Amino acid sequence: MPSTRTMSHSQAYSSPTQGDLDVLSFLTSDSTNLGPLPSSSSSQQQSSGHGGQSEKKKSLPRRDSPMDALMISAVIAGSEKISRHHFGHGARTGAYASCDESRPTSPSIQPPKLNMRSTQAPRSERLRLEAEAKAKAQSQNQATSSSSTLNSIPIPTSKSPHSPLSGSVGKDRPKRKMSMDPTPMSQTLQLASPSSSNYFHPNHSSLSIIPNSIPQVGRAKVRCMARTRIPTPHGELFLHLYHNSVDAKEHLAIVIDPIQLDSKLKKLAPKGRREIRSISLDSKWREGETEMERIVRGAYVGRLLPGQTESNPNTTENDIEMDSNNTGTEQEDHNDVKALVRIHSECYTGETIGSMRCDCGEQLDEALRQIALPQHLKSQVSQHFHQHAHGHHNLDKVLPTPEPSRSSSPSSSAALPTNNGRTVPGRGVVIYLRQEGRGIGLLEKIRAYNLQDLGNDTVTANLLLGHGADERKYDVAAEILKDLGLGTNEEGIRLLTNNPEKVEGLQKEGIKIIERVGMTPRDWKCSTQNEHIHSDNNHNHNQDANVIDEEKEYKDWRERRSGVGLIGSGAAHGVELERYLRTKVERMGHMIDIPENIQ
Ligand SMILES: Nc1nc2c(ncn2[C@@H]2O[C@H](COP(=O)(O)OP(=O)(O)OP(=O)(O)O)[C@@H](O)[C@H]2O)c(=O)[nH]1
Repeated sequence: MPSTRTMSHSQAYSSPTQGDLDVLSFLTSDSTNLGPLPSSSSSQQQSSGHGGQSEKKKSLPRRDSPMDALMISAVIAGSEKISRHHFGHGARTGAYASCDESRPTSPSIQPPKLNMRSTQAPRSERLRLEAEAKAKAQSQNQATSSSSTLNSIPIPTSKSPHSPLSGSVGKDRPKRKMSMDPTPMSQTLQLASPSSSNYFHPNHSSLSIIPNSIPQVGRAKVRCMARTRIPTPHGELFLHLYHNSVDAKEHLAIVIDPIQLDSKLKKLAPKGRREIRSISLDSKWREGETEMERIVRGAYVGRLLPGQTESNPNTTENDIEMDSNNTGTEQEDHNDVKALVRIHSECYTGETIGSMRCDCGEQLDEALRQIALPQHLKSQVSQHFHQHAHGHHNLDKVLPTPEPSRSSSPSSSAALPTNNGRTVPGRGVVIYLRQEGRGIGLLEKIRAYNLQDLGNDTVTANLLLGHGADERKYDVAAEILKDLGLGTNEEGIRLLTNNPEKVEGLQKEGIKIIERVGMTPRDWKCSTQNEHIHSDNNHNHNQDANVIDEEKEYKDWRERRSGVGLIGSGAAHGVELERYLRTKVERMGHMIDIPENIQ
């Protein structure tokens, strides 16, 4: 073989030649079957020149070590430069950097050599620190679980030893620097934003080495950590973020209560209507907390305005007048609509990328839309009758699903003639629980989808993965509702769902449900409308040109609007959605009628 020194660069690093492979095959073949080398040109040259060696090789004992082949092929491959050995690369030019063979070769532009040095503490030292942290955490946890009420749990502050603001190893945290801010605003912000981890969670704070399975004692505790105003296609709402004592998830409450932001709407509401506000957020978190702290966490009244530095009630003259009306000697008007509530479970696929395997995205959108709708308030007499007939906690007694109609109000009360009452602003909340995939998580849901693609329905796929059909719980949702002053004895709720387990789950946690409001998939409503167009078509042959145009226009519109990745968008539809909805009705007992035209 020619010496690599005399070869060009490309030759030196090209693949092995046929001759090389022949030698490799010869050297690694069973010695008992050794015959003449295969007749390639190079091998012929070799056998003519080194016939004696070939004979000698025959007499060598058989060598079975598999390492031989590897070592020889490494020699044939030759240079380190085509090696895929990452250790060598890392040592010379930085980890993995030289996997690119086209890297510059000039020594002047070679990356600096890496000096690797272990900074790991000795194991004994690490174990000692872990044991110390564990003991500290356990004693703290005992102290926490012995306190039974929400108020007895300390509010985190930057000075509190278990606050994440106090730093992970008890050292002083560097102060946030705000170059344009001469005032101590940075400190205010720190006080007002106590935690980026779950305040109630056992792993909260710097003491993270705690056994995972600390049993939950007593009922779930929740605390609203912050709220803010969000403008949406369905109007302005308040997003509340909650921590809880059950899991490390940040559950949300999306409150729609327009009277909090619009004084004109407030005037239209019945007297004494309570605003939907978080008790835990509004409470005093520590002695001497500042207005700015309250503002930053969202514990303000009314609407924030530029330059505002006080957490003040509505300040317009009208508002003041109205407030005095409401809180004076005048009787509160109890004839008000009850808050419409949806307990919604997180669905990344349906809500973010517009999956049409389920109807979760449109349900979230539809729930916000329905809650924001103005409501027809019934007269005192019909309201009294309604509550008397249906205001029981028993699941069998909740109201039947109202007629599906996209344009009408969600409530059965919408069917009342408008002269039998008056229209008042809507109010309610979507509790957004981070219970992805009916509680099994996104990873498992993705796996379940693959099992569904093999022909299993949504329930069977869960079971095949070793999960329950539905692993969700509603204890945290119930506590959030109570924190918002909803579902208690004074203020029962209307629940937007078809799922009987949700109704039962909330009732078990002490939530008073005075009405169940059903949710009809938009596609089913559209199907019904389509069917209507079809039947019209059959009866009016002479109008077919117009009707077909209309139908096509409607179909095009529907196609454009299909997919529900964004709030305010259209309907989910398709064969897979049909299958999912049917399974919910047939196997999970969801209380909704499948329209005849799609059965
Ligand atoms: N495991 C699993 N979860 C799913 C699937 N499709 C949707 N989900 C999840 O199901 C939850 C929504 O539950 P649904 O059963 O659709 O509806 P629901 O909330 O129980 O009932 P409604 O209140 O009537 O809407 C979300 O957490 C979704 O991520 C699926 O195929 N498999």
